[in-house]
Amino acid sequence: MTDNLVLHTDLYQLNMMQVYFEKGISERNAVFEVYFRDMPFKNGYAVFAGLERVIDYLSSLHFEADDIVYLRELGYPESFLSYLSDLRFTCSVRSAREGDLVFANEPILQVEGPLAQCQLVETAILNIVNFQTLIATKAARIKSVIGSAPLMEFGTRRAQEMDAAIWGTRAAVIGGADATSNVRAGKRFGIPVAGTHAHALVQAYGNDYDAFKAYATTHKDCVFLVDTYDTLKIGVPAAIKVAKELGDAIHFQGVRIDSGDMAYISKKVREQLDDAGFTDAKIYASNDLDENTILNLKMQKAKIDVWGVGTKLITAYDQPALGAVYKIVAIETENGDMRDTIKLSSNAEKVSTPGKKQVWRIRSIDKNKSEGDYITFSDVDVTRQDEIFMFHPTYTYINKKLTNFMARPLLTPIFAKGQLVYDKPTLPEIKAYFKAMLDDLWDEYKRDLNPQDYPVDLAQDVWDRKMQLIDQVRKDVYK
Ligand SMILES: Nc1ncnc2c1ncn2[C@@H]1O[C@H](COP(=O)(O)OP(=O)(O)OP(=O)(O)O)[C@@H](O)[C@H]1O
Ligand SMILES: O=P(O)(O)OC[C@H]1O[C@H](OP(=O)(O)OP(=O)(O)O)[C@H](O)[C@@H]1O
Ligand SMILES: O=C(O)c1cccnc1
Repeated sequence: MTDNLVLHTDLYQLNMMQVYFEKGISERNAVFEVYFRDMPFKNGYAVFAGLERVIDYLSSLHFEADDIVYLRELGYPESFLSYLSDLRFTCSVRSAREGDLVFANEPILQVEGPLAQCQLVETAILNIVNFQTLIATKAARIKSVIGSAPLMEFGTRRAQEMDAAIWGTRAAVIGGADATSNVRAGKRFGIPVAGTHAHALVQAYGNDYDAFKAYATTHKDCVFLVDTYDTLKIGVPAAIKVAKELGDAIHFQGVRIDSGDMAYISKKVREQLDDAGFTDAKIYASNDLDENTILNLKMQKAKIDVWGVGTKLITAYDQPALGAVYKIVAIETENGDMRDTIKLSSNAEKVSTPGKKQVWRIRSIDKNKSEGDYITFSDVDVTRQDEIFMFHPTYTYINKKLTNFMARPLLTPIFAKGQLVYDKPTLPEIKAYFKAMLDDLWDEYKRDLNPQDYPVDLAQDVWDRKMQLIDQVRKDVYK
């Protein structure tokens, strides 16, 4: 039996596809857009991730014979099953690039093509983008307090199963992790792998000295975990003894602490290492760390050089879901024209913005910083405009005219009618790209706590169309 990702969808997508197929509208052109409504972790920006897996998924989208057998068991009719057997992905996709900064209430990925296909892929696209964007953003928050010191990703054992560990690790690297303990992620994505050892090694030998000595006589690079019994009285002295005994035979990189008051202990450990002449030895720390504990430890002047972060990064502990949605924004009518669609809600924030759109990152030429994002219809080219008027979509009196600016389209072509047209960047390129994007952002949007809201504004005609459709739908629906 194959485990084909095409069935990684919700049953209701197949049921809607069947409706479209039987009523003869499955091939009508439609446009769907992905966006999220609230900034994750109340951060000032989110880091887009997941595109690589979305590309893998869409590139191989097809139904295998045993998928069809299963769907037959579920009761779908033969004509629909035969349509599914022949289905090949023919949509166009435009998307933010991995490492792009993205913000609430703007399209970050767009699928255009036959209605039924657009419907089929909703679940997997959201599944991928929601998780990976969340983890990349969490990693960016953690890295922002760590600064240039190394961040090691240690989370696999606590991740929500294997897929989350592997792709979460990759997302964490996009957002700022420098290395991972997950060997499979290292092989698959070329991420640097690194690690120390666990308490089990010390417990197996029954004492720190014998364990460290055993490790040192089998490995060149050594970081000893010193807190199994007593960090300051036993662990660190044993590490120093072994390092002295083995001398140049090993590269004594340092020690790891994993419990207790890490501010106090790290300072004492630093003194012990320095007094023994190991001023280059690094102090690694781990134990339920996140951006808050790390910031706090730094404020206490903890002497920590390398940060190992597991659970709270890989599980996005304080906010387990991004909440991105996938909404239809336009559909072809009987006579071949495109009709913009809207979804109303008693909750103003949940009213969708109609029409196929583009997001323009507006950068001031004078200040060399991003001024905000400006959402237009997709056929508008803002690079040809000399002046734009940006206003807050709810508080419209907050507005500004911009003249001396550069505009960059956020959504870039990935698939054109089913053909991949995008050169996938390497992971180091994505990481570097994210750093460059972050440099363009004012510090006010970058702080971890209570950042300013980055402007995401609608062009006047997009805003007008939204208002007009709200009125029109109200009239049509409640008539
Ligand atoms: N000086 C500090 N300031 C703020 N938080 C700290 C400090 N030292 C440690 N922590 C954090 O406090 C939390 C609890 O640490 P605690 O001392 O309970 O761990 P532990 O019980 O020694 O270790 P474990 O439960 O893993 O065996 C951890 O998240 C740790 O990172
Ligand atoms: O704390 P995290 O951020 O998740 O980092 C990963 C943890 O994994 C290991 O612990 P282990 O599984 O051996 O359990 P422990 O809590 O008893 O150390 C390691 O010692 C870290 O504490
Ligand atoms: O190498 C390490 O120190 C490590 C690896 C996984 C989890 N915790 C620590």
